[in-house]
Amino acid sequence: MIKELLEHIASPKDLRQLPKEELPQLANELRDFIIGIVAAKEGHLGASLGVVELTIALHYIFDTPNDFLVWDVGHQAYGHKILTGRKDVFETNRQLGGISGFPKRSESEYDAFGVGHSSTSISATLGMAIASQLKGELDKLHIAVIGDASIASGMAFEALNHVGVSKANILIILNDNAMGIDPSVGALKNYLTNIKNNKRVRKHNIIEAFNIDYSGPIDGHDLPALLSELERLKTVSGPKFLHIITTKGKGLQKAEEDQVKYHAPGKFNAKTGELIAKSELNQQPPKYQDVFGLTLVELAKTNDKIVGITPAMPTGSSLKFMLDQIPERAFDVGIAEQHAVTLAAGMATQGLIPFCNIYSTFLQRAYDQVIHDVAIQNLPVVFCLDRAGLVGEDGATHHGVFDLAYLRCIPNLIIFAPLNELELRNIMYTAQLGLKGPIAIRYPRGMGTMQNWQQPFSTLEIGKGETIKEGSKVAILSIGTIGNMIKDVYIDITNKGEIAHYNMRFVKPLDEELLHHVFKKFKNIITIEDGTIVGGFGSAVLEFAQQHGYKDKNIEILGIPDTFIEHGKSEELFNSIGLSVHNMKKILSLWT
Ligand SMILES: Cc1ncc(C[n+]2csc(CCOP(=O)(O)OP(=O)(O)O)c2C)c(N)n1
Ligand SMILES: CC(=O)[C@@H](O)[C@H](O)COP(=O)(O)O
Ligand SMILES: [Mg+2]
Repeated sequence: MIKELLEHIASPKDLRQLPKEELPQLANELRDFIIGIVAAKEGHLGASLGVVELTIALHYIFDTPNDFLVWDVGHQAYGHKILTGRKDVFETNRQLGGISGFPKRSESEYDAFGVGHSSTSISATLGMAIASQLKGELDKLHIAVIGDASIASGMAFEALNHVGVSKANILIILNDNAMGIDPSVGALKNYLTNIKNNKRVRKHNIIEAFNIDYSGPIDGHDLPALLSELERLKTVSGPKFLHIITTKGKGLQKAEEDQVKYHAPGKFNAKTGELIAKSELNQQPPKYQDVFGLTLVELAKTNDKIVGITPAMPTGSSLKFMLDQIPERAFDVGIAEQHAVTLAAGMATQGLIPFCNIYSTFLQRAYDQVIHDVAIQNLPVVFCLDRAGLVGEDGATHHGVFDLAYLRCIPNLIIFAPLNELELRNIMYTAQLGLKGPIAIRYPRGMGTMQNWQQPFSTLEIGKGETIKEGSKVAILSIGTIGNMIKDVYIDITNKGEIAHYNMRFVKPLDEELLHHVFKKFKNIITIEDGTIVGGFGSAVLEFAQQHGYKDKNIEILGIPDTFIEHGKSEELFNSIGLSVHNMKKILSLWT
């Protein structure tokens, strides 16, 4: 697959030996290489295809790694990885033990900053540029590449506000393809569209208003144009901003035509771009995302107070169903988690019932808003935290494992984790009946366990767990979907009767009545969760035991250990940290 030019490039030094005329051929080869590997191994596609020319031009013109290059989010950095010494290991991308899907400082000196969450690049690059000034390294250039959806985030604007009064040697490149994962939204998107077409708007340039030297827009697939503009910018001192226009998915027709699907398409035919359908049984259980999205529409049709909010993840979260069917009450606010939360709070003050759907990992960015704007005022916002637990191949930046710990310490907040689709559906139903305060409902990425989930709604009692099975020697207390593992623990063991299983449902408030029952009856107790063991559900049970004077108990806390979990298939990751049937059986054999 590697052709003439690419196979000789082990680092940007080799790239810089090529005559400029050969760079378009290299771009073709690099594109084919990315397509070939992502087609077979999966991963993010469209964003990297869109910046192939930019990637080559940056490493050709600038002196990386001495000049610092920061990719925002980092899902578009596959070409960068391949040109910076990782071509031969690129087929291990996102796999257990393989390279990360995002730039990572520990992986390469060319990865100037670790990324995964969006909109950090300008702040980080400015920080490096200021450090260079202080160190007297005045020739060093600091480059941030940021997409049009990511630059709309508050954090990017906070950084621009600072850049504009600095003298930092920083180049911000806006890669404008009018897309996030879904189409970009908002007034800035409209402005950028106008700037591309309308000279009058260019005279009132928002970037120049920030006191930053603006150039563009230029065609980001035109290598000669890119090279000459970057050469010119190299000689301009102080903060500068280059606006380039690209096509997400460039070079693979199907990816250009369906940019949402080909953001991260799964396996596909490298020649035709045709997606390879996963071998599907006739009736698969639904994804939790679809249970959320379809249930919300069902509820919103009968309760006109319900509104839906997503910060830039309408497809991923399945809020797209409500956006399609009830657009006047569904809002994609762009990559703006903080705004999403406070927007929900504002709506709740007026009697609306906001379902604010945010990936667990991205809610970390809006922590203060959860406390200050929602919880202190006890506003009944319904947080639906998708991608809770281990998410698999996206790795450490994306695992939703901290939420139980970081939410549990917030007063007023109810925290619920459904065991299955039906519980997700029923807690959503319960929440919209009217709660006095906020609730966080957290559920994982991917498929559930039930085919017949669309059953009539029933109310769940807040703070009440469920006894799945009584036992005599060991009590297993589970929270969330990981509790489904326990039924596999019972397979092939002869002492089933000794092992009890309680589905606790709520991390807050805890079902104290059920816990008293457990602590009075059992000496051996196991808690299991797919969140961090530090501060999570198991910690809550330990605190309960301590507060109520339950002594001399064997309590085993199973969950995510106090370390960052890398990337790999979720099942592999769970096994690697002992969250497996095998390990459960081992522990049980010690106690039964
Ligand atoms: C804080 C945060 N919110 C949401 C996401 C999920 N996400 C990853 S890529 C992406 C879209 C980025 O769009 P853009 O910056 O325009 O880059 P493009 O994919 O178009 O190249 C989103 C929303 C994220 N990584 N970080
Ligand atoms: C780069 C990024 O943050 C997203 O593309 C993320 O990978 C989406 O995750 P899901 O595939 O779980 O929606
Ligand atoms: Mg974009």
